[in-house]
Amino acid sequence: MLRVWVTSLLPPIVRLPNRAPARPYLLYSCLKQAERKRAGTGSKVLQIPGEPIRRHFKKSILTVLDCSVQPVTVTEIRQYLRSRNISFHDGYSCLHVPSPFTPERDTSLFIDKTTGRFLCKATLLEGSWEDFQDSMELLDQEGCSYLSPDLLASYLVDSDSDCAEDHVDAIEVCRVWDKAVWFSDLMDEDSHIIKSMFNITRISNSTLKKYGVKCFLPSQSLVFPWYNTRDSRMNGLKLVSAECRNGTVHYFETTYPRLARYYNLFGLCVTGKKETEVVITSRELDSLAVYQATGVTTLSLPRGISCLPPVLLPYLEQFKRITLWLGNDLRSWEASKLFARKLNVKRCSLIRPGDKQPTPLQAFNEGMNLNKILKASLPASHKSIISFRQIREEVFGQLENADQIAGLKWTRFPELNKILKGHRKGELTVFTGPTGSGKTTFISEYALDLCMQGINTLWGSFELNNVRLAKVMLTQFALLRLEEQLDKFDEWADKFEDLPLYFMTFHGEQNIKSVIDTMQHAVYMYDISHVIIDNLQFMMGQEHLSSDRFAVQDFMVGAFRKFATDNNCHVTVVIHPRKEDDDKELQTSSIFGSAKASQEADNVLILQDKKIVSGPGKRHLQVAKNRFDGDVGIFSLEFNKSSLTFSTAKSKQKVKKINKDAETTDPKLTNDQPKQKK
Ligand SMILES: Nc1ncnc2c1ncn2[C@@H]1O[C@H](COP(=O)(O)OP(=O)(O)OP(=O)(O)O)[C@@H](O)[C@H]1O
Repeated sequence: MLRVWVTSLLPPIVRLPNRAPARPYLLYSCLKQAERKRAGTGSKVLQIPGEPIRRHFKKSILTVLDCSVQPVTVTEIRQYLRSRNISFHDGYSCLHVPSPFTPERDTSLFIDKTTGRFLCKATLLEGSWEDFQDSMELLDQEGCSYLSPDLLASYLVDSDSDCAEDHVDAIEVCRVWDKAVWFSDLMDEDSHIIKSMFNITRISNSTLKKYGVKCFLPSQSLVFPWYNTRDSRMNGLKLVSAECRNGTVHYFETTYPRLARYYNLFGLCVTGKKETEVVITSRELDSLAVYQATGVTTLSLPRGISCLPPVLLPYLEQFKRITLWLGNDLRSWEASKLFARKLNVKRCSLIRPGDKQPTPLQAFNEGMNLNKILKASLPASHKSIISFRQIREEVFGQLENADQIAGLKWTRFPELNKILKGHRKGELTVFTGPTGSGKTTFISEYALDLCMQGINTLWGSFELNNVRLAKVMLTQFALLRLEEQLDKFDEWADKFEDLPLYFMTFHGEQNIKSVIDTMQHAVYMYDISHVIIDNLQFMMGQEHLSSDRFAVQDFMVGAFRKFATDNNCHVTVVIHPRKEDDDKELQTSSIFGSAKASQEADNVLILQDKKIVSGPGKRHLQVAKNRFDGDVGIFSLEFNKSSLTFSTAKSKQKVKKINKDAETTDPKLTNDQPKQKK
C-alpha cells in the first residue's frame, strides 16, 4: 500500500481569483501491482498528519504512532540506491535523488536521512521509505521511464473526510483573502493604527507587499499567505489578531488548514533558488524585520519554536549556511539547538537570547544593528572538549534566567511547582503509587497540564488503551462529565485535537528497543519534549523472566535516562512498587531493584494513599527526590470524580518537608506482575 500526500495531482476544489488553492489532498493508493514482496512492510511507522484515524470518533482525536515498521538507517538507504544504480547527492538532512515521478528525472526528490520518508518537490508527492521502494518496483513493472500523474492517479483514492475539511478550508481561505486588503490601499490613519497594534510601524508597505502580507479589516488581523512552491497557488493562510486586555496586548493565531496541517515556511515564495544563506525566525513579523533591516533571505517556521517538521527539510537543503534567530527566551534557545541538530549542525549558527540580542522585530524597532547581531551568531557545532570561555555566556544566561531554567510551571498543581520548581527538559521522572491508587489518572492530568502549555507530548500507554486514556484526558481537559453532555463533545474534541499530543499504538508487553526507537523517531518528527511511559512493567518481556527482574528494571531505567539526556527530552516513567505493605507509605526504596537505578532518576514522585490519608478519594503526592534543587515534600490532592482531576486540596496543610533519611528499605519485597486493563 502506498500512501502519498499529493497537493497537485488533482484539480483544486475551489479556485481563488488569480491564485487557486492547492490544499493538500490526502490520498490512499491501491498499488495492487506493487504489492509488497518484502516482509514486514505492510504498515506505517507514523500516521500522516491530518489523516482520519479513529472512525468511531466523529473527528480524528488521536495522532497515533504506529510502531510496527523497522526504522531504516541512512546506510541502508544508500545501499539500496546503489544496488539499483540510482545516483544520489548526499545533502545536509536529505539524500537528493532523481524523481521517478517526473519525465526529466531531475534530482527533485529528497529522502530524509533519518526516517527514509521522501518528498518530490516537483510534484509534491510524499511518502514513506517503503512507498519509495514500491514506486521503484512499479516503475520496473510498468516498464516506463517515469510514473506519470495519469498512471499514478489510477491508483489513488480520495479520503472523503479530508476532502470535506479541505473544501471548508478552501472556502474560508478564499473569503478571507478576497476581503483582505494591501496596506498600501489603506488610509494612512488606518494603516498606522493596525501597524501600531502589531508593533510594525517601521515595517514598510513595500516589505509587506513583497511577502504578500495583507490586512483583514473585520477582525483587524494580519494575513500571511501560504503559497505552493510548485505553482504559486495558495495552500492556506495564517491570520494573526491582536487583542488588548487589562493593558496587555495578546496575539492570537488562526491557520487554514488547522495548525497540525499547516506547513508554511513563510518567505519561501520570495526566496531565490540560488540563495545559499538564510536566517530562520519563529514568527513571520520577525522575518519581515530581518529582511527590511538587512536584505538577507529569511524564512519563518509555521509553528514557531514548537517544532520543525521534517517535511520542511527538503526546502532548506539549498542553504549552505543557516542562522537560527528564534526569540529571546530560554525555550527559543533550547529549540534552536534542537533544530540545528535536524538541519545538520555544521551549517548552522545560533543567536543567543540576551539584552543585546532580543527578538528580531524588537531589535529592529529599537534601532539596533541587525547585521551586527547576525555576525555575532555562534556556530552550532561544538567539540567534545571545551573551555569555560566557550560556555561562559551560556552559564551567564542560565544565571540570568534562573526562573526559566527551573522549568515550566504546572497551572493545576501549584504545590508541585513549590517543591519541584517546574518541568525541565532532559530529566527523568519516576512515578509510583499503590495498585489502583490513581497513578494513570494523575499522570494524565500532570502531562495534560504541560501539553496545554505547548509541551509536545508522546504517550506510551501500555496498560490502558489509547481510546480509554484519551477519554480520561478529554474529561480532564473539559473539566466536565462528558458522557452526560454529549452535545459538548465536538466542541471539546476540536480543541483537544489541536494539542501537540501523540500516542504510541503499543499495547501490552513490549520490547524496550522498539519503544526507544519509536520515541527517537517521534522526537525527530514532532520535536517531542515529554514522553510518558505507563508503565515500565510492560517492557519486562518474556525473555527476561528467568533473569533478575530488578536488574532488568534498572537496565531499562538506565536506557530511559540516556534517552532523556541525549535528546534533551523529559521522560516520565510509571513504575509499580514492589510488594506493598498496607500499613506503611511507599518510599523510594519501594520502587527499585537497586540503589543504582534510583540514582538515575532526577525526580521521584509517589502517589500516597495509605497512612497519611484521612478520607476516601484523598491522596497525597510526595516528591521523594528532586535533583534540581534538593527540595522534597508532600502535599494533598483531592479527587474530583466527575472531571477525573486531582485539584490541589485547599486544606491548611502546607507543603511539608520530608526527611529523606527517615526512609527505610523493606527486605521482603516481591515482584509485581503487570495486569493489562481492558
Ligand atoms: N483518588 C481517587 N479516588 C477514587 N477513585 C480514583 C482516584 N483516583 C483514580 N480513581 C479511579 O480509580 C480507577 C483506577 O485509577 P488508575 O487507573 O489511574 O489507577 P492506577 O494506579 O494507574 O492503577 P494500576 O495500579 O492498575 O496501574 C479509575 O477508575 C479512576 O477513575
